[in-house]
Amino acid sequence: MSTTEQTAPLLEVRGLSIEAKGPDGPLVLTEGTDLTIRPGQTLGLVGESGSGKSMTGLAMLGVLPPSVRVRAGQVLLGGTDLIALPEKELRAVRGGRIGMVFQEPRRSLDPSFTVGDQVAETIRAHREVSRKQARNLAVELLDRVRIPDPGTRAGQYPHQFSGGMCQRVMLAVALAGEPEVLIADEPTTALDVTVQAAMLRLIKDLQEELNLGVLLITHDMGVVAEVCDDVAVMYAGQVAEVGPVRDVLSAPRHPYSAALRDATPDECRRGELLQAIPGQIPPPSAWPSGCRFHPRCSLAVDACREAAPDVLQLGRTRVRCARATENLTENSANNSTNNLTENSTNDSTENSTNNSAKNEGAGHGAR
Ligand SMILES: Nc1ncnc2c1ncn2[C@@H]1O[C@H](COP(=O)(O)OP(=O)(O)OP(=O)(O)O)[C@@H](O)[C@H]1O
Repeated sequence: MSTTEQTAPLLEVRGLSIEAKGPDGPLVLTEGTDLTIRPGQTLGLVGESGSGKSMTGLAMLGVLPPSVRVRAGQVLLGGTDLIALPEKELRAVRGGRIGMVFQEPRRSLDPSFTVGDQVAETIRAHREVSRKQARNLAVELLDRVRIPDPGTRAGQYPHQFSGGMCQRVMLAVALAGEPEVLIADEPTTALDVTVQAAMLRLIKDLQEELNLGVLLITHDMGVVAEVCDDVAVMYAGQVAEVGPVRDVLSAPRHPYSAALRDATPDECRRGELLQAIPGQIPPPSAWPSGCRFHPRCSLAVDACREAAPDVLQLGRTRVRCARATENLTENSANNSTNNLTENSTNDSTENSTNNSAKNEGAGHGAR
């Protein structure tokens, strides 16, 4: 259950826009992203490939590719804007207050050092401990990420580990600096289906044990449903909808959130046909005018084609859709992109917050 109202934010992304060098000038990759990560909470950042999820995560860590840069916005960690921080100080934050796990663990591990040395080295980079203490702590961490026989395994090399075990080692490296926040970008995508669930469970357990704030980047709404408290749904460089997972999945306000949900296998809807989302996500060079989702949305009306929708605050959810107050029905599993009820009674009092939500520079990813 989301307890987002009770805890102060650990990390806030405010109005983050990212651009790449293009042949005809800067190309905007993401625009106006607002996210909030709280202690003991997992925020999922979900969307199709190319929606801008990874760029957002990399920008938060200050590790964007050379041709890409932050155009505007802030990434606030305990009041410090990481975007404005000199590289030397940012390096201490990376692997220190913020741990990271990426999709390809083998690429992140050095094949020529034992896994114990690699975890111990990260510990020593961020904590005042002796070599021996670091080595003992490394074994403890390998145990914490449930690597069997950690004392022996610490002396082995990455090639002696399976993909799932390598990802556990990466998690140990990520935890070595005693982070407050963990950013995990598709941490299970490269793993066999059988080990994915165990990895997700481990991240969830560690998050609870250590009271970590977690940003989990994934294209899989099933993963979001499994482990996240809140979710930000990203489409074509913008957050389309953000709010508690339970609310977004049971009553999505944005047709794209509904479409993603209905394209995802779900135990509760066994036997129902999955709905593929028609069309494709446009590249940043071809974003349409108006709502970026309108060419794929069967609910689109002229207003959606003509003007970019405002961000509306509806209950605990923020949504970028002109028709959001026309509630999506809860049982729209196979009809999400063409099934809105006209019942807006629940939202009538909340609509008055529309303008303030839109103008509120500091978005709250989860309430
Ligand atoms: N180095 C780069 N230079 C320019 N554009 C890039 C670069 N890397 C990625 N992009 C573009 O930025 C957009 C967002 O990419 P990003 O990788 O953040 O998407 P994503 O949602 O994480 O997708 P995926 O799950 O496939 O990684 C895409 O259109 C992508 O083509």
